[in-house]
Amino acid sequence: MDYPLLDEVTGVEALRKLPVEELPELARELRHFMVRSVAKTGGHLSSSLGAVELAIALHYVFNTPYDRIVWDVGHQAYAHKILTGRREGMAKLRMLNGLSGFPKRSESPFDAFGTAHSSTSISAALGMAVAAHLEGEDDRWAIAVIGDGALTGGMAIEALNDAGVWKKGLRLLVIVNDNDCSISPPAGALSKHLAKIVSTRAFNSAREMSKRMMKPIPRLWEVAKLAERQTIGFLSPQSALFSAFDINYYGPVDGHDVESLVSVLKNLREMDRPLVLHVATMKGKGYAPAEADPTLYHGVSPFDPAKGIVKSNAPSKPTYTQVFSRWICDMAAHDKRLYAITPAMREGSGLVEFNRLYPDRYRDVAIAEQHSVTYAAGLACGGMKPVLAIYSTFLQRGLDQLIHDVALQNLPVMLAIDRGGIVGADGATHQGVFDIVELRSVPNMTVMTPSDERETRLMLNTAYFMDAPASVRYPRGKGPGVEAGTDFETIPIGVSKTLRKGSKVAFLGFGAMTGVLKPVAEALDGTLIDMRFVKPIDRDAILEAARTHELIVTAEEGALMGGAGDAVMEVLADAGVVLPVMRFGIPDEFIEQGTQKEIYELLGLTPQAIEARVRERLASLDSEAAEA
Ligand SMILES: Cc1ncc(C[n+]2csc(CCOP(=O)(O)OP(=O)(O)O)c2C)c(N)n1
Ligand SMILES: CC(=O)[C@@H](O)[C@H](O)COP(=O)(O)O
Ligand SMILES: [Mg+2]
Repeated sequence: MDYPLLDEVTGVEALRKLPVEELPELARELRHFMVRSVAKTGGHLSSSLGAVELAIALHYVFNTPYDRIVWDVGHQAYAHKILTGRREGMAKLRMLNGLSGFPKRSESPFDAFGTAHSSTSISAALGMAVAAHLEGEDDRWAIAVIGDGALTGGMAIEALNDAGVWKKGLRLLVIVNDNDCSISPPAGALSKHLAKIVSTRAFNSAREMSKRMMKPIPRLWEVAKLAERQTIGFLSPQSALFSAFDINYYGPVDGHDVESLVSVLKNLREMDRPLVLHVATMKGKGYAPAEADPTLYHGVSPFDPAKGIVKSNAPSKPTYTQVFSRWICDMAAHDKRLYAITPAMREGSGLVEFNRLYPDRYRDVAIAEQHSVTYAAGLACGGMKPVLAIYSTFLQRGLDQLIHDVALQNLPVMLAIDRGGIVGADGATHQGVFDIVELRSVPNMTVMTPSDERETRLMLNTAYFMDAPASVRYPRGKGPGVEAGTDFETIPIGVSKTLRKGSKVAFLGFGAMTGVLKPVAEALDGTLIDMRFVKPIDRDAILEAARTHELIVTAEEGALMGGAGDAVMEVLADAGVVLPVMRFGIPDEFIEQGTQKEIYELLGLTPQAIEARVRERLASLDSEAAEA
């Protein structure tokens, strides 16, 4: 397909020159381009498809980048990227040195705020609006575009609470992009509140308009589509939620009627106080397979757009997530007290089957990591055995809750931490590199890092049967292919496992890095220890290794500073042992996107790179010894 209008729109100035009647056709071209482009690169497709008209209308009406748009999460911002001069860059979306999958301040002046973790947009936009006000820029708007899912995050509510105290003079516009969907179907009472507003108001008006509607309660976006084209004059505040914060609410409007959106936004732009505009959209809009299954097309790998995503039935090694998924179903059958929690990541965390089998012992708490941790603590107080399945990067949100609500009270909450280590295309915002550092300093906490699928199963069993806080963290993707087993066997707490005995160098592996160290230990005839536990760390094994070797090498998939290698050095220092130690892990910098393989190569975390550096160190130790 040709893209005559899109070709013309090389930036926002060109966009603003188009007659408003041409915007629907521009949306059609943009959507077509986006599907073909993301089908080649992979990326967050269905959310971006749903926000095409919104991106066009916002850049058409507002004076961006002077007016600032903050896209919550930012996974819906591909149209925004394309319209702001980054169409070419879409060919390397989420790739090494390519365009980020999320808004990024260093990438474009149009990316007003870096995002990717949810529910930050209203706080950031409020800060920008207040700064503009204080700077005397009283014509400058800050706009937060937040999904119905992201609105469930506590930060969003905290920000609304703060925004509501502002009356005249503050140009803050919060657009609730409501597609009645998170990654999974919406969770929690808030989604019902939003759906009720749309269905009550628009359904009534639609019923008055026409008897053509066959379905008693149509889908959200259909309802809004059927409603009259709305201008601000027709809209009246009517959400108890936003009224409670004393913020003017307008809507709902059809988020795919770009001409109406333009008209509504032009009216809102004339105001000068915090406002909420409720926009009904459809996740996956315009690409039939994504409309039918927006969850499947939320984050996609490359696929053929003519066929859609084709699920492969070819047998393959399970991912670590699948090992967890199998384990939690097995354990739930074994123990009725097991209760599984996810903060809005049912699919990614491997809880779809558990949800199907044990709906009464499952909760998606929405995008509420902090609540998820304390909720688990409460369940533990009540005698349940909570298992919180959480991505390493999102656990960052719940750290105080883990310290104050779980560990301090020594409650038996189990954390199944997925996406530990480098995650790949999502980049710096999502790398799971801080959890080991965060958790190992917390008293009462046990921290386990499995080196393969079997170890994962053993550690999940062990964590579950401990009567204390415990965590098992595993990486994104597949392991080496070891059979995980179906048993409930446990391992002794704080005891490592020696995999190979050698001389001179002792390699101490944490998690999947143990597998990376294996060929190095073999090549250098070193000792290889799978440390298994970061905490309690196997002190005896470390001191014995120090006594019998000339060099200790540690490797972990986490931040070096304060990480597992540092834990080894603490043991040596506390025992007064002086011995050379080499630590391999993630340096003190944010690690950008790329495939996992590319990033590990760049970081020198491959067997070849580690072997070369260890050989070098051994040679210099030898020459130091010869000189002495
Ligand atoms: C703190 C945090 N938790 C979880 C996620 C994972 N996540 C990314 S998008 C998303 C759903 C967002 O739903 P919504 O805001 O409604 O946007 P939609 O995808 O429907 O457009 C989730 C849970 C995240 N990015 N940040
Ligand atoms: C935007 C976001 O936070 C999620 O969609 C995330 O990208 C999922 O990551 P996985 O692909 O590792 O499940
Ligand atoms: Mg949504």
